[in-house]
Amino acid sequence: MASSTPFSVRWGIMATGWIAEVFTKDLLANPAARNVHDVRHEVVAAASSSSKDRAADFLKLVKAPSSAKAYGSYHELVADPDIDIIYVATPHSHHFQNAMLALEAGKNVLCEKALTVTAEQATKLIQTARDKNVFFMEAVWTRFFPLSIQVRELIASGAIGTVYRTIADLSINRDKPDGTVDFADSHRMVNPELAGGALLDLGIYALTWVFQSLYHVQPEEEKEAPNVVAAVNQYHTGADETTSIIVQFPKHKSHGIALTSLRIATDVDGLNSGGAAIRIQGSQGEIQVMGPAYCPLQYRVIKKDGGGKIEVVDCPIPKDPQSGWGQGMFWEADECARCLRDGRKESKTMPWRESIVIMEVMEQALRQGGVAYPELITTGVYDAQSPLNTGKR
Ligand SMILES: NC(=O)C1=CN([C@@H]2O[C@H](COP(=O)(O)OP(=O)(O)OC[C@H]3O[C@@H](n4cnc5c(N)ncnc54)[C@H](OP(=O)(O)O)[C@@H]3O)[C@@H](O)[C@H]2O)C=CC1
Ligand SMILES: O=C1OC[C@@H](O)[C@H](O)[C@H]1O
Repeated sequence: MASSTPFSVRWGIMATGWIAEVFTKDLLANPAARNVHDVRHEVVAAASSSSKDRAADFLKLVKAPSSAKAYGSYHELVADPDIDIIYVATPHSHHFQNAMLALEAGKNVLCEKALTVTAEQATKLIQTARDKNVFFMEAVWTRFFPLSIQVRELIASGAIGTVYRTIADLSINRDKPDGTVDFADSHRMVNPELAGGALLDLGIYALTWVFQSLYHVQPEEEKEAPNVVAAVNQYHTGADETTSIIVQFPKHKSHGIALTSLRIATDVDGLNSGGAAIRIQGSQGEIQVMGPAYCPLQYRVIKKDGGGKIEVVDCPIPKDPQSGWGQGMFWEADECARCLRDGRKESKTMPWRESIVIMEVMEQALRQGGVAYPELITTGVYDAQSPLNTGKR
């Protein structure tokens, strides 16, 4: 008989920035509000590389229980025996060293996207998770939305025939009249020292839709790494500001077009007047997903012989009725909890191999565009004492 007590997971939060706050508040949202009753989440600790006070302020801000511990270093966090899983919420530049720190300490890890800066780093993290027999996943939250699940199921069921092409865009307009973009050169969005650039931050979601529709849905033995052609415009910092990628899956005769920019927006007026952010085109129909690509709330199905009928499906994000909070990051957290409960080290929805292949595509695209990141953040050599782990900048 199934247990009625939800499986509980104790989270430790590494870093105290924007997404750490959003994700942690989602962890603390009542699972019943999203009709989840089999798992629950506890926030038991947070660490800041800046100071213990900052970690304590963060825990207050997110309204974590008063028992949650504040740490002034990532090293202390990963050594805490009362934590089941670490959420890595540092800039992408830091993910390899930070996730490795946690994995080496024997912790399960959920690591923010982009998983790493290079495919080699991603491969090494996954090998370490395997060796340590712990759970590891890239936090591509969008994949766990009920909307994404429905779209993948529709494709797999053949509802739009054979999918031959997906066009996906995630672009934001930060263009300024003086020719710059509206991020300081030191900001992680454009700073090469923090692995800045449109592709690793935003374009990864466009690729996520390309991969969900053209790769993930294929039987395991049919999955193939694509050929990659990219065009990249570099910002004056050296990071990419506009990147367009065509991936070709030769066996399936399919193409994916992934677009990203910091200069022009997918949704020009914020009202979806420009149409769908994602178009999944099959021989018998098309699925259109309304953006933004990271957090879509509606999709449309148009059949070739549908007589002009458009099926519109809304998939809103449920809010916790008490706090009014809910951003949709809780679904990926629920996946982690279920994997831990069931002893699974890898998520079927965000498999290890797929994270590596997507990193390979992004690395090839950036190489074609001449984007190069510093050795400190591209090295595949783990160093527990790296400034990326100690915060000594
Ligand atoms: N899934 C999603 O929707 C989103 C995902 N992200 C991903 O999350 C990651 C973090 O992004 P975001 O929260 O916006 O970033 P922030 O700059 O807001 O926060 C990053 C945190 O990392 C820590 N950190 C450690 N070293 C550095 C450093 N040298 N420079 C800056 N921060 C450092 C800091 O915490 P401390 O000082 O406490 O250690 C800082 O607060 C990125 O990889 C990004 O791609 C971001 C936004 C949305
Ligand atoms: O993952 C993300 O999704 C939302 C964007 O605003 C953010 O820059 C990016 O990191």
